[in-house]
Amino acid sequence: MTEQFARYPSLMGRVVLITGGAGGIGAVTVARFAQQGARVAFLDFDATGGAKVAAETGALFIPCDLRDIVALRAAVAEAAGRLGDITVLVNNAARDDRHALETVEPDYWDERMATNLRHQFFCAQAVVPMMRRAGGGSIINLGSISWMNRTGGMPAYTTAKAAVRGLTRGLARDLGPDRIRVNEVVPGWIYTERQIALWVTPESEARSQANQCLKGRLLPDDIARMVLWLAADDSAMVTAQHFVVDGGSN
Ligand SMILES: NC(=O)c1ccc[n+]([C@@H]2O[C@H](COP(=O)([O-])OP(=O)(O)OC[C@H]3O[C@@H](n4cnc5c(N)ncnc54)[C@H](O)[C@@H]3O)[C@@H](O)[C@H]2O)c1
Repeated sequence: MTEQFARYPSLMGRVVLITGGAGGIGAVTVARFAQQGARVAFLDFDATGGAKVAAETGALFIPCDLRDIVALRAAVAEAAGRLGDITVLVNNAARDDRHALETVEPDYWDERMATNLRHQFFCAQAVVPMMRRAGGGSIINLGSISWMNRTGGMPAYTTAKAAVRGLTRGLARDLGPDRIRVNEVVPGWIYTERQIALWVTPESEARSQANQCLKGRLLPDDIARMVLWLAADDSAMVTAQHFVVDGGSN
């Protein structure tokens, strides 16, 4: 796999907002946008991880629990106030906690939707007026291969992630006339710190490798590469689509 990254001149100076940028795929995506010369802000409720990523990348970190829509709106406004109108939004934050069917109560169900789905809509709603003013923009929603692969053990998460497809395609229709593009990136099993700590075993790794056409670990950079392309003008006529980055496992 090449260490080289494409250079996207259109990303230079562009204002980019990334949710969940304090760790995992989000942190790597923050770094890669910063390397393109973009002006990057990110939201996260992990203050320690966020401060570290901000120090390493020079990106603006605004602490925020995205389940709180009042706080989310204030954080998006603060990012725009400090960096300018946001024209790229990467809706990345989520949390794939496991839960047994029998144990789920309505409050937990709602909390899962708030963690994994609701903020994607409200972040989009908050940045759309800025994108309209700027004459266009790109919204990139992170989905998941899990529901496509019929993964069990987390039905609220898989439900929320499946809904990202509907959110993406519905918004693409509404926002197309404003030249705002909306696409979904669907990661396969990506070796983030959290995944390695919680779920990687010799057996699970062997299973996922057997499923992949392309062998080798999928890394956060594999997702960041796709996100960069969707943010750049190189994908100017691409909207309402989903892009699976899973080594061919589904
Ligand atoms: N890693 C994988 O294998 C994988 C597979 C499929 C889909 N995805 C998707 O990719 C995206 C990134 O996943 P990841 O593996 O990097 O996750 P991660 O858990 O490593 O990082 C997620 C980040 O989001 C933040 N976050 C979570 N809830 C938040 C909240 N309420 N408010 C603010 N910040 C919050 C966390 O603090 C963390 O920094 C997610 O949308 C996930 O569903 C990941």
